[in-house]
Amino acid sequence: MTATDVLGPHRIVPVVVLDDLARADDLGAALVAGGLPVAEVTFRTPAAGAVMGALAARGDLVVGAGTVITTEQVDLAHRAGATFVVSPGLSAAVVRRCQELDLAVLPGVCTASEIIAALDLGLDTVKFFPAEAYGGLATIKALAAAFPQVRFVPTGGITADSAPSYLAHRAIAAVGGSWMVAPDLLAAGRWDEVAARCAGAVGLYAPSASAELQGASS
Ligand SMILES: O=C(O)C(=O)C[C@H](O)[C@H](O)COP(=O)(O)O
Repeated sequence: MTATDVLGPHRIVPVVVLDDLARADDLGAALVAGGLPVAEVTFRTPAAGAVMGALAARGDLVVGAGTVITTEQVDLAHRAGATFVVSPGLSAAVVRRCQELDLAVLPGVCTASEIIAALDLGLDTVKFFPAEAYGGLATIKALAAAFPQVRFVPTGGITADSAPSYLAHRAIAAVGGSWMVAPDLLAAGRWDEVAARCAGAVGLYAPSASAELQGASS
């Protein structure tokens, strides 16, 4: 399974940091309402595995695990029902375990050497992280010239304002970002705002779908 197979038409990946399992279902409902039923749940909180499980159990979301740095986390994500795994860096052990379990995997890269290592592992889609800090689209363009067979999912510092220029480039499969699931929105239970920001995000690559969503919610 490749990352683009798993993501399907969705070209923005909400990156979630949630420490409160009780909020997972409301978050899932808001992502669905906003037309962006995708969540990369980062292993940055003790509740991450349970949050992944709760979101996956809904059955209407594509759920992935983020900040995965060990094979144990891959196994936990798999048991929780995640279908893709994202890592800030490239660990051959993590990639191979994902391949054994048929989980899509997006290892983080930011150099040509790391891209070559990803290609050696049989991958053609990688996360570019941390995107803005490592030169953003200009760096991806330079890397894509040398690796036309590779597609990138830049993440880190991307906003609703900067996402469109990334998404317009042929080498970009999708972008990751947290602006539609900002921790303060989740903590305050501002689910309408999460849904609205998701609909706005969808509008950055599928304007007609976003217009339908906005119409339905008004
Ligand atoms: O830890 C990981 O594996 C990550 O994926 C980190 C994410 O890239 C950032 O959390 C994105 O967050 P923003 O920069 O707020 O959009």
